[in-house]
Amino acid sequence: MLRWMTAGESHGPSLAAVLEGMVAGVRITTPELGEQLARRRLGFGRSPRMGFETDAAEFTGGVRHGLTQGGPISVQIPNSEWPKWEKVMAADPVDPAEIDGLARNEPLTRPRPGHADLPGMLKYGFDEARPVLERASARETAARTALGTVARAYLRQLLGVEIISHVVSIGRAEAVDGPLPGPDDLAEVDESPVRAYLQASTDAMVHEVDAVRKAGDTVGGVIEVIAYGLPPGLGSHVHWDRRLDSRLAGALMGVQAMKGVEVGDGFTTAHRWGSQAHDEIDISDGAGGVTRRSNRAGGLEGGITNGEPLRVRVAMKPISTVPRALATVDVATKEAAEAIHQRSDVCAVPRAGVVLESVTALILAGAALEKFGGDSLAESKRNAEAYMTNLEEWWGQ
Ligand SMILES: Cc1cc2nc3c(=O)[nH]c(=O)nc-3n(C[C@H](O)[C@H](O)[C@H](O)COP(=O)(O)O)c2cc1C
Ligand SMILES: C=C(O[C@@H]1CC(C(=O)O)=C[C@@H](OP(=O)(O)O)[C@H]1O)C(=O)O
Repeated sequence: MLRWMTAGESHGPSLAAVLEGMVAGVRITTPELGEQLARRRLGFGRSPRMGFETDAAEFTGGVRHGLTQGGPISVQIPNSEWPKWEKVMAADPVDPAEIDGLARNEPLTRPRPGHADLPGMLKYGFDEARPVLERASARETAARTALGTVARAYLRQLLGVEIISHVVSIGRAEAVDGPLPGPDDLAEVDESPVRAYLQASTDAMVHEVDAVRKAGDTVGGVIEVIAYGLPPGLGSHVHWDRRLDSRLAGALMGVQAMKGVEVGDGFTTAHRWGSQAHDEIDISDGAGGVTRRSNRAGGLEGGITNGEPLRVRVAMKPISTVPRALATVDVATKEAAEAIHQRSDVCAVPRAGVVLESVTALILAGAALEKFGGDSLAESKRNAEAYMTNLEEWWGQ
């Protein structure tokens, strides 16, 4: 069983994360962690913090000489701003010059609608939002992204799986119609029609984020994650908590600000008649095995992968720290007030994509480990190859 946990606060000394259950022998290096964390910092509409944060992640356990060892893998990501925040959040007031323009440590008593501030204060008995927002903040997603990088490496080395994501919409700006991006289409240098369509979509979205920023507002959107190269047979129909769609939905909704998950054509399918909703099975190409005439199911039937690309869409709500402050109540005075506003993203949809890819990788790696097991990558691989050979024989190839 693959398990993972994270700890740490947004403005604390560092984040920590542990991945337990990964086989030995997966090649993974610190620079690969850095690559994914750098992707998570990019994107139009990001917060100022993403411009200077370095995310100098390092493995502190479970990896030696670039190979997983079979034990729990631990990662640490220090907060480059910690010396400053230690003063901002100190019990005793400090000289403002020492905290370089950051807000003094005044109690945050004006909770933001949409953030965890108020329900968290009520639940845990805090009289201000700081202890809630420190953990609710999506800074934590850096830790999950780091662990997802290990899961991604396992899937790639075991089965050649590639996981990508693209932005479907931001606010009112929808991606223009175009082909589904493939594993190589999101590369930096690529002049394919897919790249052109992504570029056209991006232009409209950049315009939307600009308009939102000028209006002192924030915006959300929809992201699609696609996994290529999955064999049929991951997940199971036999029990609700073994269904891959159920696991994916839970994990993706577990990312801050995600409010909906759609597998394949999801909600659109509910409007279609059955003949237009399913993916007909075709054996006519003579190459052995079968093909599908469409992939409306997004690669999952009965909670099991069917060999088609996995497609999952996730809806992200707008950032709740709205510069044009929303109405709230000051919990100290019990009077009407404007919600706190502090340094924040305007739109985090593009950078959330890599977080969602990473969470998808963790779920898929867990499902692959259940199917192929083993204690080393080599053993997992032998099992996977035997299974694939069996499948070919079953089709009479
Ligand atoms: C990558 C990413 C970046 C985010 N950045 C911010 C931010 O800068 N400011 C903010 O108020 N919320 C931000 N959020 C969203 C909050 O973390 C989220 O709204 C809060 O946890 C409450 O959401 P929930 O209702 O899903 O728990 C971000 C979310 C993600 C995934
Ligand atoms: C720090 C990150 O995202 C943060 C998510 C976040 C929130 O409320 O979720 C609020 C902002 O934090 P800060 O107040 O420190 O600028 C974002 O920058 C990160 O992703 O690394």
